[in-house]
Amino acid sequence: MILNSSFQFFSHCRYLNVLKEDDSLCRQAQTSGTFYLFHNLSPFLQKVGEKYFVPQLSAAEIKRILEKFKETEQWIEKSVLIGCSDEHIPHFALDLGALEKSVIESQLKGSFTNLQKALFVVDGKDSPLLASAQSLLQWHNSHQYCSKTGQPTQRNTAGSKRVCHASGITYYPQMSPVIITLVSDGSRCLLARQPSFPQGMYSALSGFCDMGENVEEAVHREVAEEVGLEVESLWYSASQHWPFPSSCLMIACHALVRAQQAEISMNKLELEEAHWFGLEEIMEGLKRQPRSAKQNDGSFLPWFPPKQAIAHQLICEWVKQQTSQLA
Ligand SMILES: NC(=O)c1ccc[n+]([C@@H]2O[C@H](COP(=O)([O-])OP(=O)(O)OC[C@H]3O[C@@H](n4cnc5c(N)ncnc54)[C@H](O)[C@@H]3O)[C@@H](O)[C@H]2O)c1
Ligand SMILES: [Mg+2]
Repeated sequence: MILNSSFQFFSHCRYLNVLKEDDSLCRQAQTSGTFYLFHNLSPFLQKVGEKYFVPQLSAAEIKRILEKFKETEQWIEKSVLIGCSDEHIPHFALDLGALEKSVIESQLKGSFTNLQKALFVVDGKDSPLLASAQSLLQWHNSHQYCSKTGQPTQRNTAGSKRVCHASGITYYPQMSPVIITLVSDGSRCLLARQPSFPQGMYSALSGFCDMGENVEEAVHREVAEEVGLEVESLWYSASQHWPFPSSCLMIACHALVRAQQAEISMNKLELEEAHWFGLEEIMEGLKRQPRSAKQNDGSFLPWFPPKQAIAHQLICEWVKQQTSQLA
């Protein structure tokens, strides 16, 4: 069983790699693949009852939509490869942003939904795929020209790179490494608010890695910069691709500071509030939704990022660790 699933995984990875390298094979794969649709970077969703689905369309369905607009199937070449099924059915993402949105929506009975909303309403297994598809489409949008020669760049069929034939430079999709750290003093954890956060929401500290910095250095620097604390020790938890503002690789860590030196000195340029929270407050906050956090006087009780965000995972891990210490 294990052998079989690892074999499937190897062959899945190899197949995707071949499609990235072989333009003609990838063009052929587009005819049998499935397509996730976007419109100006907003994914297409269908709502059935209270649930949202991300439909996968066939090449034939895409052609039917294009015919409505008297467009040719050449449009399919604008799609980017985003993955494949265990049965080697390739998945592509295609942005039809230049075509009238309402016509596509009424034809396919659904709607193009802002990614920020979409990620939180679709099934958990679909959100990483939507996020990476949108990031790749966005990268192509903003890398149409060579930054050295100013000449247009040409993409390969899979959309895994762009080349400037004048300079010979190959551009690959970029991600920015970002650390996200849940700081603890042993019995409390530190959460903060940026002015741009929704009202009442607190999250772990985060920050872009500087050029040349490693993860440990970035954690030490960000914690010092944002709340004026010295990290004693830190350990890696997990990572996540995050499409906001564009293609971040969130590297999530836990950090410990000395309980005797836990006085927060908040950087007001970056943060609006930063507090230590006890276990009970955290457990209460985890039960709240943005709506239930609102009080009669209009103020908000603290609530935390939803489970799709890696900040949520860090907070849950901290709770587990604290409760196991108490047991
Ligand atoms: N998934 C999660 O759970 C989660 C939680 C918190 C934050 N985040 C993400 O982490 C990202 C970074 O966190 P932050 O805002 O605290 O970072 P930050 O503390 O480094 O501050 C952001 C500032 O850094 C500068 N900056 C440096 N390099 C940058 C780059 N490559 N791209 C954009 N700005 C750059 C800009 O001036 C920007 O305003 C946010 O965009 C947010 O979406 C995700
Ligand atoms: Mg920050």
